[in-house]
Amino acid sequence: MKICIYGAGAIGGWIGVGLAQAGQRLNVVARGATLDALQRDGLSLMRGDVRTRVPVNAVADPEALGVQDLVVIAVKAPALAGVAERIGPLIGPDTIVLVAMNGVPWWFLEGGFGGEITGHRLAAVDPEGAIAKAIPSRNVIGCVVHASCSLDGPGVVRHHFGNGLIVGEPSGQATPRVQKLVELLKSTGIDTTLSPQIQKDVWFKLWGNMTVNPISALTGATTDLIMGDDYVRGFISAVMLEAKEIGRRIGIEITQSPEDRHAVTMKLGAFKTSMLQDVEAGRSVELDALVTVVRELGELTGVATPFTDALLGLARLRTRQLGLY
Ligand SMILES: NC(=O)C1=CN([C@@H]2O[C@H](COP(=O)(O)OP(=O)(O)OC[C@H]3O[C@@H](n4cnc5c(N)ncnc54)[C@H](OP(=O)(O)O)[C@@H]3O)[C@@H](O)[C@H]2O)C=CC1
Ligand SMILES: CC(C)(CO)C(=O)C(=O)O
Repeated sequence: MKICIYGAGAIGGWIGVGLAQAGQRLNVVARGATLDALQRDGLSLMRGDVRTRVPVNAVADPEALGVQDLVVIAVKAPALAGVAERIGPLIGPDTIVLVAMNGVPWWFLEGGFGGEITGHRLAAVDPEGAIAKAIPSRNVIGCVVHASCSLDGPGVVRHHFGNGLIVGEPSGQATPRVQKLVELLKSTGIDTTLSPQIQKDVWFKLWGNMTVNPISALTGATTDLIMGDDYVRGFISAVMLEAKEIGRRIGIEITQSPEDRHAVTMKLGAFKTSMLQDVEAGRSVELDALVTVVRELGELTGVATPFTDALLGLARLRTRQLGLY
């Protein structure tokens, strides 16, 4: 199989090492220090002090690889437009593009999903439609990542906790290709589940991080402190209830209450969200994929979102001030 990781950071590297260990030859599109490190040292995964190192064929230019059977995209959302500009040579009619990213993706309303707004292009995540054009939705298989990884350095991934992937066709169908993909991912040792409607899993994960992440970026606080403040926790619940109603209107029933979900987030303890880590490292934030898009879906479905708007306004002001949005 021809497999390419586009975005060999924490998550792309974690999946990539698994695939290589399962016997797959791995292509990687990378740049800068990551490209240099991968060409020199291969790709490494650290679990505690144990290092697993695999060789990879790392290139700067997708043209050098040609059409792949599987492309795993695992970049931060603000980098996706740049990937879309260059990914063309990797994608043929039968290429599977597995999108291992947080937030609402550009293909969210594809595959007949979304009720009355099915097929609508989400301007918050694909303003000009360039991503959908470059990565046709028929090639896409959606993915939710339930794992925590970071980078010790370029090409060196550290796995912290969690070992799960949920994957599914935007249409929800258990096609032969998605079943084959599940088997491939299982062969890497990652607990992989086939979802009957991956958009529901995407939304459910988002329900947890669309609030805590921007609030952590605003305040610099860890999740325990955020959840420990009654007023902040109440505000988070109010935003979540707006998202819950939007979900209901596009066919996603969330049976949990915000408090049920807070109990899960509290278990993380003094955790720095990925957005707080991005702010501290001076990286662009995934605000549009996590929050702006929810506001857009609110408008499209006729749900008023005053609390989401307040969150978005404050978070974008702060991150603009920092030059990260
Ligand atoms: N890390 C985690 O624990 C989790 C992350 N996620 C989600 O997974 C996604 C990926 O996150 P994560 O792996 O943490 O991000 P990282 O920043 O660790 O990795 C992204 C990688 O993509 C590379 N990249 C970006 N743009 C390009 C480009 N144009 N060409 C080549 N390489 C490129 C970056 O390279 P460079 O350094 O050169 O910019 C970097 O190596 C995000 O949506 C995140 O929210 C979800 C669950 C958990
Ligand atoms: C905070 C957490 C773990 C869940 O809300 C998360 O998804 C993130 O850090 O991006």
